[in-house]
Amino acid sequence: MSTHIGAKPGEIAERVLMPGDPLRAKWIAETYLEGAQCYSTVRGMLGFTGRWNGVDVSVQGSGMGMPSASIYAHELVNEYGVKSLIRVGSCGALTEDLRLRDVVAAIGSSTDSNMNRMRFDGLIDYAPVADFGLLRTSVEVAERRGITMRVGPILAADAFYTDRPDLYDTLADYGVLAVEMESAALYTIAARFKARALTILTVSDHIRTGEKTTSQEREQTFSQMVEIALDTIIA
Ligand SMILES: O=P(O)(O)O[C@H]1O[C@H](CO)[C@@H](O)[C@H]1O
Ligand SMILES: O=c1cc[nH]c(=O)[nH]1
Repeated sequence: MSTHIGAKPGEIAERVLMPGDPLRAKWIAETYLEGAQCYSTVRGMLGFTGRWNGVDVSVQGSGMGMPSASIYAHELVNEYGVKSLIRVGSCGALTEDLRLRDVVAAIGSSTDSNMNRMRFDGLIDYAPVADFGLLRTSVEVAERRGITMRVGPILAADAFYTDRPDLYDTLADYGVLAVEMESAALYTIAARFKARALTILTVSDHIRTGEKTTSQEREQTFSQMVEIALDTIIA
């Protein structure tokens, strides 16, 4: 066991899907993975291992925000030998052209988090980016499955409820597609510890139109991003 994950050595696969919501992890495991077994219930942050097309894959909830996701990414890579991580999350669309339920792959992740400023002594504005191989594969998988997936930059924000919506307007002017709360930390930790990471998101809220999905839909219906992520992680 690590501090925050209750798995025994060998119970977590080298390939992990990482939703923020632990109940999305349960839904993914029960819906897609053959022979799924729950390996951790610590703090209710559920983790499962099963098989997708005969290949071992785990699904681990990461919680909301970069401090929480950092703990799970760090322990998965450093204590369980995880090599590939694909976050499967929800996001708010910042640009007009996105629609509710569109799928977005994050090529890079700007952030308002202070975590990397501390890491680099405030001297470098580090650019957290996706693993190119995973990103390329995900694009090929989406095309093969006939799913339209937007690829572009996103924002990883510390706050879900912002006092600075004007910054969203500015970021949209710079082509930033969507906002979520974990990817900059995930990409940074993967780079630091030589793992591969990618974030694939589904638009659950539209910042421009105010449209939103329900919590049940966020938990159990974002199947296109999950299918792209599963095919990508075993490729
Ligand atoms: O749906 P998940 O994966 O949790 O992702 C998004 O949803 C949460 C906020 O509602 C944040 O964690 C954000 O990044
Ligand atoms: O971080 C997030 C996730 C979903 N929707 C948002 O508006 N923000």
